[in-house]
Amino acid sequence: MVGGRRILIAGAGSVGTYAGGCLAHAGRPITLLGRPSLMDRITAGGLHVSDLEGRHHHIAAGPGLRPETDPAAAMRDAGLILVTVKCADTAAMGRLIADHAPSDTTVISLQNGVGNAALLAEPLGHDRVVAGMVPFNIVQLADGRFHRGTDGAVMVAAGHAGLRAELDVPGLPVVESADMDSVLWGKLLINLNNALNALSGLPLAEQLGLRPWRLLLAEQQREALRALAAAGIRPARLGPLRPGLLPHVLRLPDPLFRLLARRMLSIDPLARSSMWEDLERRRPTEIDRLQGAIVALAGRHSLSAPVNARVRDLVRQAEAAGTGSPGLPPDAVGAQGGGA
Ligand SMILES: NC(=O)C1=CN([C@@H]2O[C@H](COP(=O)(O)OP(=O)(O)OC[C@H]3O[C@@H](n4cnc5c(N)ncnc54)[C@H](OP(=O)(O)O)[C@@H]3O)[C@@H](O)[C@H]2O)C=CC1
Ligand SMILES: CC(C)(CO)C(=O)C(=O)O
Repeated sequence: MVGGRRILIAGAGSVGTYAGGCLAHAGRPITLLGRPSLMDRITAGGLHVSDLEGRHHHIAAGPGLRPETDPAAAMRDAGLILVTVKCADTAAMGRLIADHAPSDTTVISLQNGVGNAALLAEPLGHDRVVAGMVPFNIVQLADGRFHRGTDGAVMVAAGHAGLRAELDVPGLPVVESADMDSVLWGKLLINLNNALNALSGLPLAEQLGLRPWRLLLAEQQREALRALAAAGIRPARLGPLRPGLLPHVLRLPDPLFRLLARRMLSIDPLARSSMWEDLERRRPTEIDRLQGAIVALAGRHSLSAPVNARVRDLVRQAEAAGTGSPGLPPDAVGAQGGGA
């Protein structure tokens, strides 16, 4: 489907660089469009990708992996574009693609939050844009590696011939879904933990192992499920549990939860949420597209979502302070929300 043209990673950060590395290792011709600091590093020393299953590959820069910082140069020979910028940059990336990429290039959003595909479709048209979802976590480690710390398969909208096969490579399993809206809402329920993880400053496995944090997540999910039901939205089941059961399992005592969690999901001790990474790098977070979306949806249906609103406000404060993760204890997060 790419017709011999290249796959462009539009916004090479954690997810994009990992995906680009796996695809390049499997022989797909990849262009990375990213910031000069990372692109220079990859040009000089190549790219390391690793995962919790023990894969570790080094891919040298060259014709198979071309780092670029100029959108026009990066996009002119793209046959397929994976958009991996944060939500705040989606609209701007859509305009760059409209200006510089061939007009028949398919564009896939691999971002969290609902509404990115629609934003990209504004300048590009609905026919060219495909919704996608990345279930796993990528962290950039101190040694420069892009490391996948949890498992799961990337999901892309069904009905685009050859797309799944083009992207499905070792380290980056890809499956199709006929209902990406439900998938993205299901993912958003899980992403309500991103902010808690960012506020805690703890690794994901450690934070989720502590019941006071899980109670806050359960309460946010309960508010979200109520708002989704009022709006007639059915979030997809993305793991062994259907969405309605998630808050109940999160409320289990630590020993029981840890036992169940060990059977249901693997989380590398190094994994952290992308929002933690944003706070640490003093970048804007996606809070308004996650907790903010739930508060807005609840409001449209005359419901309240006080714990989501409180978490949103704490993350906004942390963004404004610009001092990284505030390392809050869970009772400081639950204090005014009444969630835990
Ligand atoms: N990280 C993770 O584990 C996961 C992330 N996701 C989702 O995937 C999406 C991407 O997340 P993530 O990879 O963490 O984000 P990152 O911020 O790590 O990566 C995006 C990169 O794109 C760069 N960028 C933005 N605009 C441009 C531009 N015009 N030209 C070149 N580079 C640009 C950003 O630079 P700068 O920062 O300087 O603007 C940044 O380096 C998000 O929606 C996130 O929620 C989903 C699952 C897991
Ligand atoms: C950690 C994970 C995979 C789920 O919360 C994620 O989507 C993120 O960090 O943005």
